[in-house]
Amino acid sequence: MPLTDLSKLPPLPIPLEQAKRIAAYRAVDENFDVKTHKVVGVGSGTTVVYVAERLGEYVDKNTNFVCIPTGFQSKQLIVSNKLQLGSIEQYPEVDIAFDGADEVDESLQLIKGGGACLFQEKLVSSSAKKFIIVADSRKKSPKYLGYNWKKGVPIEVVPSSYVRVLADLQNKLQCKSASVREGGSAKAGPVVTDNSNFIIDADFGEIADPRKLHQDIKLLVGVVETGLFIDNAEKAYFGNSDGTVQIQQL
Ligand SMILES: O=C[C@H](O)[C@H](O)[C@H](O)COP(=O)(O)O
Repeated sequence: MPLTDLSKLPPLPIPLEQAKRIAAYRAVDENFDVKTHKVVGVGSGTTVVYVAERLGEYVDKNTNFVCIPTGFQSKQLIVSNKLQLGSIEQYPEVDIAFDGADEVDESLQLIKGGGACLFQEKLVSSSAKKFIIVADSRKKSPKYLGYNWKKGVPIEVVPSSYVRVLADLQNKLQCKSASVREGGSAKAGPVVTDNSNFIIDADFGEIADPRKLHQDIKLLVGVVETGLFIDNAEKAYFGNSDGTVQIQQL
């Protein structure tokens, strides 16, 4: 079946969703090579929903690419779009990966993990030859990370270490504030990740040197991974609700 013509997409009721969809569809069409890309990473979040949807349009009897999930939701997206599901253990070398982001700076450094997925996302994206970001235009930072995304850097930690990590973030790394993410009305107590860990959100204000901050956090005992994705993405697609897309690349 031919791909849906981008100029003939049925309108979505919410403008923000249109922005996400056009970014995702353009990113797939312009970067995914169905002939050579056999292992494709599929990230997590609300924007990547449209990546999986578009990848699903590429499936026919002649295609044989496998999709690697970055968590439970991602796995569901792969299955529901009738894509072939694989695992990073089976396919440790990924040809291309697509994912959303919470903020993207001018050097394509990222904050991710706003939806509590970050460890598997980093495992897959850093195993990929090409890593493409899909987002709506609110995610583009005018300069530093932390300018738009005010909730803090998501950090995945081993549950038993959370008190120690909270203290270290404040005493050793002088973060402004840090707290364990709570499930709110959806769950009493902390959010538990797909890897059975906790998420700490640590506010460092605007981050001038995300690489150094990532390294410093990573050294704290109990930290599994940070939501700072450094030198990982090569291109970002930012969609607007009017159907335009801004592309940022190094
Ligand atoms: O934890 C969630 C992931 O890092 C998402 O990719 C990120 O939060 C962006 O999600 P969305 O596309 O929903 O804005």
